[in-house]
Amino acid sequence: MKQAVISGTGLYTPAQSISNEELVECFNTYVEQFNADNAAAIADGTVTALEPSSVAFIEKASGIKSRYVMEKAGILDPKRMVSHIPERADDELSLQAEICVAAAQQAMDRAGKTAADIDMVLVACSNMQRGYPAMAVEVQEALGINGYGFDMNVACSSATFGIQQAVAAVQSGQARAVLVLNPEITSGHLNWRDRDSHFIFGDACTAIIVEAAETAKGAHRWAILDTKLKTSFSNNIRNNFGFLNRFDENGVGQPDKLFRQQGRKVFKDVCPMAAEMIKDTVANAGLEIPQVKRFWLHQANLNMNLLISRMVLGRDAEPGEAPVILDEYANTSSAGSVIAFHKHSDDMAAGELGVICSFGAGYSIGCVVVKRI
Ligand SMILES: CC(=O)SCCNC(=O)CCNC(=O)[C@H](O)C(C)(C)COP(=O)(O)OP(=O)(O)OC[C@H]1O[C@@H](n2cnc3c(N)ncnc32)[C@H](O)[C@@H]1OP(=O)(O)O
Repeated sequence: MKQAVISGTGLYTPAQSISNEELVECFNTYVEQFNADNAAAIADGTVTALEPSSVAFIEKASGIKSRYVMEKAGILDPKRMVSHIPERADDELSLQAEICVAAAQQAMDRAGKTAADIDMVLVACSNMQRGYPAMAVEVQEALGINGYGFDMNVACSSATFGIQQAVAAVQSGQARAVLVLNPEITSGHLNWRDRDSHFIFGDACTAIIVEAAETAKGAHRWAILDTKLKTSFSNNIRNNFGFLNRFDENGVGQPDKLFRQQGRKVFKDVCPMAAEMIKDTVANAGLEIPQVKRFWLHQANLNMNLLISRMVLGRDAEPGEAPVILDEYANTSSAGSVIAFHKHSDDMAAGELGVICSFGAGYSIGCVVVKRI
């Protein structure tokens, strides 16, 4: 069987960022206004007063200090609290395809590839901009790639599941090289008026080139030693947005059409599942945990990552052993573990081992064991 390798990664980071301070100031202005507007109903008990958010809580509970977004002015307007980005005409490149192209170009440069070398484009992320045509086919056209493309969604695990599909396509000879893209415009599904979650997400797009070892060149090559995927149904992270929403007018615009979660339950369920998956995948690859130099974990919450590292290693991770990017980027869904890999892997030497691990809604968990070439 052909050896599949990651030969390049790319990252698109939006130009605009929101600090916790800016976010909380807007949220608390909204809360004050809501409570003032509803003072009588709050006094007679028919409406519940909203509570303010806090910078200290956000940083302590999540480790997040800021997040990048496609457009911040709309989010920080207490009367609007959602980005304002005008729709584009059908003959213009769509927003999600645009950020795919930016990340893809960097990954292709790093891998020394042109459009003519790629046979398959996979857009794998939590939220697609539209139903069809597939985002991947639009990106394929924009980059001038022959072959085929399709979209897939496994929420926060979309990138690792996408890597596995790319490995299968390369190993079976379906594609010489695959471009996997994770355009996460999470600011679109986040309820910026929900105190429990308004701080969680940020926007970014990652790109990964997977190809056969014999064609891979360049300075960023990683042999993919093993992959392991797992799903187990849970309602604890859920979003009911979809094309059937219009069947019931009562549900349109309700908060369940945006991201919502039972954060405590997610924390408790997912940490042991992710730790077991990492241990199983490393064992399947014929390796032992002490041989693994680095863990590029999904970036949802700092406390989750500290606990997962401890469960895997049997001790606290050393600085740099499980790199953190969520302080700056927040949770970028499927892009998070790939951003950590992209930014914190070039210093590793040939032969050194690492694990990319994602976890999220579904529940879904994906592990990829890699060795620097
Ligand atoms: C895997 C994925 O990518 S899914 C998306 C992300 N999911 C996750 O990160 C899941 C993991 N869960 C978590 O990390 C945590 O549950 C968090 C960060 C979401 C929340 O942290 P928790 O410590 O669990 O907060 P919890 O919701 O229990 O609230 C604790 C207290 O803070 C208060 N609180 C909640 N939000 C805020 C806020 N924004 N500001 C101030 N206080 C707040 C609550 O009211 C509660 O007060 P109480 O103790 O008086 O009742």
